[in-house]
Amino acid sequence: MDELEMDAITVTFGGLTALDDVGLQVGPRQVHGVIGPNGAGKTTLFNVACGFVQPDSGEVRRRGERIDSLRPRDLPALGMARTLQGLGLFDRMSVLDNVMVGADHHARSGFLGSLLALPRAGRDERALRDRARAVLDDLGVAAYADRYPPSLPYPVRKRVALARALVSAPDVLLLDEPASGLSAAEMDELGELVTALAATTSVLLVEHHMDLVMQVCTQITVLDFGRVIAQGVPEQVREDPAVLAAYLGEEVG
Ligand SMILES: Nc1ncnc2c1ncn2[C@@H]1O[C@H](COP(=O)(O)OP(=O)(O)OP(=O)(O)O)[C@@H](O)[C@H]1O
Repeated sequence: MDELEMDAITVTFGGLTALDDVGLQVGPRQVHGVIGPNGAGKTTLFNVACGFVQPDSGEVRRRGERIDSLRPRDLPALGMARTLQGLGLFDRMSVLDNVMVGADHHARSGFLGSLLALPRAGRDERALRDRARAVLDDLGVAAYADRYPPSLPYPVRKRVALARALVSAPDVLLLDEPASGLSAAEMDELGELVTALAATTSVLLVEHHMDLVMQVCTQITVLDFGRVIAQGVPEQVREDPAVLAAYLGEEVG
């Protein structure tokens, strides 16, 4: 059964149709890439997947169950997590605390628990702190645990944002333009990281950089003017005349 499924999704903004009858499936341990030229509807599709945008019609399903009226706050309970282009890290919290915030419900029980001075909450808090450190370590940024985000280079901040998404051990990870602002070498590292993550997690990857998408995705959906113009494995999509035409004149990063 698919981890995440979007079926016949249509989204309009005023008179503009941003998505028109778009469907895709993210199977277990698949990395499903969504690409397309500027304005194709990628961000809108991502926003539907994480509950920022409610579709006008169509269905979103998680392991076969409808989750149409999804809101971002519902993601942790559904075993889903996301990273955003803007990173959304808290400047006045340490890297470690930023990551702990990602384990939403644990973090809250820890916070409430510490107000009530419950011993169990103390243990949970310690376990969460250990887990946050372990995830930072997995991503190669544990050395920055006590630093504050504004003092860190952008690629490190991006890894911290990813750690925050991973600390809840999601089954589905939604990544919005994870390669933006990275150098070619950093992008290669990101590719290896996403491939490693796919051993345990399904990934929906919205990304402008064709190279990264071709490198890491098992399935690709190509959007143009809000419609699916191609779907398939990287080799199919790469050669598809409709895709080549859509990207003609675009700078493919
Ligand atoms: N909140 C909104 N209100 C009105 N129009 C919107 C809104 N969000 C997106 N659009 C429009 O919907 C269309 C699809 O935009 P979207 O941002 O999803 O495309 P994209 O493929 O992510 O583009 P880019 O690669 O430039 O980020 C565009 O024409 C955009 O102007």
